[in-house]
Amino acid sequence: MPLFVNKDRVFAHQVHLLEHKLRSKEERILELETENAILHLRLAECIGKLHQSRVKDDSDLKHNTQRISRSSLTKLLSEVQDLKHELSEIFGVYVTFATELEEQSKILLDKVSKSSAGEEVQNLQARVSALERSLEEERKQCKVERQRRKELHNTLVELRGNIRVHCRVRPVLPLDYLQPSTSGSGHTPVEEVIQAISDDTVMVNCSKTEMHVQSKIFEFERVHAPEDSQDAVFEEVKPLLRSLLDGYNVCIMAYGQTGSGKTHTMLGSEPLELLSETQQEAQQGVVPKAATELFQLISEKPTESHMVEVSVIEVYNNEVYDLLSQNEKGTMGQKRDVVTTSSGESQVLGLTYEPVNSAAEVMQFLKKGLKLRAHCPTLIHTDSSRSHLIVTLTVSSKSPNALALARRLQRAKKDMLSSSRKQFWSPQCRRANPPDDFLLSPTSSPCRSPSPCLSPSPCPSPRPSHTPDIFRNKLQLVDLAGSECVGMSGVSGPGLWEVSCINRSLCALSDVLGALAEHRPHIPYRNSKLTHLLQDAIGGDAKLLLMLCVSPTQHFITESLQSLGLGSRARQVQKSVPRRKNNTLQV
Ligand SMILES: Nc1ncnc2c1ncn2[C@@H]1O[C@H](COP(=O)(O)OP(=O)(O)OP(=O)(O)O)[C@@H](O)[C@H]1O
Repeated sequence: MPLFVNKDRVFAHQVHLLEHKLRSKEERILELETENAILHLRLAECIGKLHQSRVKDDSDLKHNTQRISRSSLTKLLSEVQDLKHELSEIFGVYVTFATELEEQSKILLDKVSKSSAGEEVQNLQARVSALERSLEEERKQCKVERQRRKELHNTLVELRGNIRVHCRVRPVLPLDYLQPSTSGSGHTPVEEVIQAISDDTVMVNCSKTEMHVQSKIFEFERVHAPEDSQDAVFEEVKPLLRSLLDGYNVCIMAYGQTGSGKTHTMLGSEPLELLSETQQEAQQGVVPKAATELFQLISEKPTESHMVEVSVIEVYNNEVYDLLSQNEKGTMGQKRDVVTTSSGESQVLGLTYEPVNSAAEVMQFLKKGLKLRAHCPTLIHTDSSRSHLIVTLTVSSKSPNALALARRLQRAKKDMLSSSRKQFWSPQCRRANPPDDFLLSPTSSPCRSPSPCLSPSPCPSPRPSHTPDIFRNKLQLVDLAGSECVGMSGVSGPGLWEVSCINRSLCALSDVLGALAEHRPHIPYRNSKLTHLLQDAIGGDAKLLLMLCVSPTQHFITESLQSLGLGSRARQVQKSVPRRKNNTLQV
C-alpha cells in the first residue's frame, strides 16, 4: 500500500512538473508569436517603405537621363547648326572666289591674247611649225645623205677592190624548235640572240657564251633583218647586174652554216608550185631574179648585141661536176677538171654552156641540173645540200662594128660552112665552136687539160675570156654547202666524208680570204677545187659580193659567230680593182 501511495505522489509531482513546464512553454510560444507578429508588422512597414523609395529612385533616374540627353542633344544640334553655318559661309566664300577667279582668268586671257605676250605665243607656235617642217626636210635630207653615203661607200669599196659583204639574219623557223639539246634529252629552248639592229649592223648577244664580252657588233655593207623579203634582198644585189653588162665579172656567193638560208636566198624555197604566179615571183631567190633582170637589161640594148649561156657546176667531195653535161650513154653530170689558163684565169675544161634567150630557159636548165645536186637529210636540216653549186651566166657582147664585120664574114663563109653550120649549136660542138659571128679571130688554144677530159666534145680547150670585139663576162651565182658540226647534224657513215669535204673546202676559202687580207705572197687557191674554181672571183678583178646567212638562235651561235667573223675578214680584203673587160664596147 505505501508503495502505491508513493507512486501516486511521484506521479502527481511529475504531472505537476509537466503541467508547469507546459504552461511555461505555452507562455513562451505566446511570447514568440507576439514577437513574430510584431516582426511581421515591422517587415510590412519596411517593405512598404522600400517600395515607396524604389519608385521614387526610378523616376529620378529617368528624369535625370532624359535631362542629360536632352541637354547634350541640344548642344549637338547647336554645334551642327554652327558647323552648317560655317560651311555655308565657306561655300559662299568659295563660290565668290571661283567666280572671281574665272572672271580674272577671262580678263587675263583676253589681255594675253591682246597683249604682245600673245603675239609671242603665236610667234612661238609658228616657229614650232617651221621647225617641224625643217625637221621633216632634214629627215628627208638625211635619208638622201645616207643613200649618198652608201653610194660613196660602195664606190670606195669598188675603188679599193674590197669584197662587199651583206648579211641576212633568217627568221626563227619550225626547224629551230626541233633541235636536240646539247645534253641529249629533249629540245633546246629557242632563244633569239642575233639581231639586225640597223641596215648595216648586226648584234650578237654573247652573254651565254664563254666570251668575256656581253655582246658583239658586226658591220657590213648591208644587213637584212628576218622580216626582209626576197625582193628587198635582191634590190641590194641588182646594181651588180648593170655592172655585168658594163663589162665586169660579177660573183654573188652565199655563205653560212647549214640551215641558215643560203639556198632560200640564192634559189628560193620549194614548193613554189602551190603559190600564185606573183607569190612565186616574190619568193624567188637571187638566181631567177638575176636572170630576169639580166634579160631585161639586155632587151634595152641593140638587138643581137648580147648572147647569154648558162652552165651549172657542183663541187661535191672536192670534185667538179658539170650538171648540164650528158655522155654518149645519156648519163648526166660528168666530172670535169679545173685549169688555170695562160692569162691566169681558172676554167673548167669541157664545161657545157647552154645558150639561153630568157630567164625561163635559164630556170629550165637549172632545174635539170638541180635534180642531180647532192642532198641529204640531217638532224639540222631535212633537205641539206651536200655540194657547192655554181650557176654561171656568161654574157658575150659585141661592138656594132664587130657585128657588121661578122655579118660580112658570115656571107663570105656561107657556102664553105653550110655543111658544118648545122653542128654549130649542137650540144657536142657548143663548147669548142661558138656561133660564127662570134668567131672573128682564131680563139682556140692548145688543150692544157692536166687530165683526160670526160666530155664528149671534140676538144675541151679553154674558152678565151675575150677575142677582139667580143667580150665575155661571167655572172657566177654560188650557193655554198653549209659548214656543220658532225655532233649537231648527226651525220654518220658515208655522210661523214661529205661533211669533211664540205668543211675542208670552206676552211680553204677562209684561208684564201685570210691570205688576201694579210697581203701574203702566196694565196693557197689550189688547196681545194672550190677556191681554184672561184679564184678569179675571190682574188681576181671581179666584183664579189659575199652574202652571209645566219640563224638567229642561241643553238647555232658558235657557227653564226664563225660566219660573221669570216665576213669581217672578207671585208678587209683589198683585191685588185675590178676591171672592165669591154672598155671599147660602145653598145
Ligand atoms: N629568210 C627566210 N625566210 C623564210 N624561210 C627561210 C628563210 N631562210 C631559210 N628559210 C627556210 O629554212 C630552211 C633552211 O634553209 P636553206 O635550205 O636555205 O638552208 P641552207 O643554208 O641552204 O642549208 P644547207 O647548207 O644545209 O643546204 C628552208 O626550209 C627554208 O625555206
